[in-house]
Amino acid sequence: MKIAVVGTGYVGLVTGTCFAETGNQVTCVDIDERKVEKLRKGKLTIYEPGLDVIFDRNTKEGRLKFTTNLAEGIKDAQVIFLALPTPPGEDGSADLKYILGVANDLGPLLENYAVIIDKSTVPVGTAEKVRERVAKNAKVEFDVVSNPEFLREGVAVEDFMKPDRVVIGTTSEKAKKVMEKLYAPLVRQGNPIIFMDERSAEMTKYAANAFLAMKITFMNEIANLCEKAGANVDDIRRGIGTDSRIGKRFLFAGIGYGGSCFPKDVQALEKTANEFDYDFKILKSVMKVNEKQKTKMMPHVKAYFDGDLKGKTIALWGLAFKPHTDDIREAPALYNIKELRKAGAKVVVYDPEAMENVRGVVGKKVKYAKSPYEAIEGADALMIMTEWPEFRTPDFDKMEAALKNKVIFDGRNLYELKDMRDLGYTYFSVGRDTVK
Ligand SMILES: NC(=O)C1=CN([C@@H]2O[C@H](COP(=O)(O)OP(=O)(O)OC[C@H]3O[C@@H](n4cnc5c(N)ncnc54)[C@H](O)[C@@H]3O)[C@@H](O)[C@H]2O)C=CC1
Ligand SMILES: O=C(O)[C@H]1O[C@H](OP(=O)(O)OP(=O)(O)OC[C@H]2O[C@@H](n3ccc(=O)[nH]c3=O)[C@H](O)[C@@H]2O)[C@H](O)[C@@H](O)[C@@H]1O
Repeated sequence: MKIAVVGTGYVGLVTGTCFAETGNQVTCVDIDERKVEKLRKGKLTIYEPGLDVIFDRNTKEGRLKFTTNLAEGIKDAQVIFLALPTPPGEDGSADLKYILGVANDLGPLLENYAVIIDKSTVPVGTAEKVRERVAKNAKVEFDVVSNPEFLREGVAVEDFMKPDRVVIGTTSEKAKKVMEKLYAPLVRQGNPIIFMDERSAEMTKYAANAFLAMKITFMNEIANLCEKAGANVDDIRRGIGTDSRIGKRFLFAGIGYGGSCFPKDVQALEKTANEFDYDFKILKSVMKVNEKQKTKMMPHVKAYFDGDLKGKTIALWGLAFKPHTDDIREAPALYNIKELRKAGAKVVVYDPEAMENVRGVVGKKVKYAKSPYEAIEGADALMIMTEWPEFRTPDFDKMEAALKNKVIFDGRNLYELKDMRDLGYTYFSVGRDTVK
């Protein structure tokens, strides 16, 4: 099948590369000339495990191409994915200017029947708006389908190639057949394609993200209560996760959810509720709790140093909003850097993949270390912000030699409490210990 993907970011590049891998002819379109230039030279623009191998194969074998020209990109395409940004607008609702802008341009460029697919996360009713915009100038028949994406960064290729389910919103039989053919290689193991109307598919995406954000937030509140009540959130996670109605995943307490999607999508769903005159109270609480959770270690840090962080050096392990990605959008680490600097502390940071992105945002306000041990050399304390595997089993002898004080503020519960006590550390984690 000939496919065009408009927007070549995290979702567009993974979508394009994976569909090239399943034998399609894919052209990715992006307005960012530098991005397209780099991709054309065979260099990836994002860090995503496993993407490099299939990207290399499909560009070399000519199934995956890149352009900045929309007309060239969509020529003869049977399906056109819109994988464009939907950032929060001024009031927090999803800004559709990128999607509707491209929809305006598409009409006159269509030469044959095509299925236009909203891959971006868009509010209920967007497929209808896209249809109207395209229809204004289109001379040929077309369909607009909602096909939200559920991949996670860091495991995007695996999630895309083996999705738990594929959700497709359409009432057109013709579009349904095209979509079934396109996704057939990804649902061979019996994982379903779930068909529904466009509005339900759009809402499904927000419901999934909001539910997961709520699940994490619930555990963070349980963890906060555990600290007061003398219970251990790890035991509670195991105790409830084994109930198949609850499930084991997304129950890890920590310093809040970040990333480009949960924060903006919870907010956007709440705004959609407002539009329909519905007061979505749970979502409001989720946002409020998560905001506070991100810097929940700060009071402990301040208390440990008797309220005075001036001149203290605090090392941060982990900057990305989660492991296996270089993405720092809404990363809890950024909020902690800000708070630490406000309190007068010097900050040294280390992350295996996200250092360049942080340099772009924070610049010279922090020091960048080349290794986790360089970051803690002479530091007064260590804070852990992201659960990268390499932080899980550190060389504790090296750690002890480097740190000025044996104190760790662990926002991701990486170590066993007993081990840390045996090693003589003052060890703060989330929800596992009574905290006064
Ligand atoms: N990042 C993720 O893990 C996931 C994101 N989503 C959703 O997918 C959508 C895209 O997200 P990302 O890929 O993360 O965004 P991104 O910001 O990484 O990529 C968007 C790309 O679109 C390009 N673009 C902007 N205007 C354009 C135009 N007029 N023509 C062509 N290209 C244009 C940008 O240059 C950029 O490369 C959003 O709605 C997001 O909520 C859904 C599931 C997962
Ligand atoms: O719409 C999106 O963009 C995507 O958003 C999330 O994916 P992603 O943001 O890449 O990452 P997650 O693995 O979901 O983690 C999000 C945040 O939750 C935090 N988290 C996750 C799980 C957990 O148990 N506890 C917890 O604090 C992570 O540290 C991270 O900050 C969803 O999981 C994807 O299904 C969805 O497609």
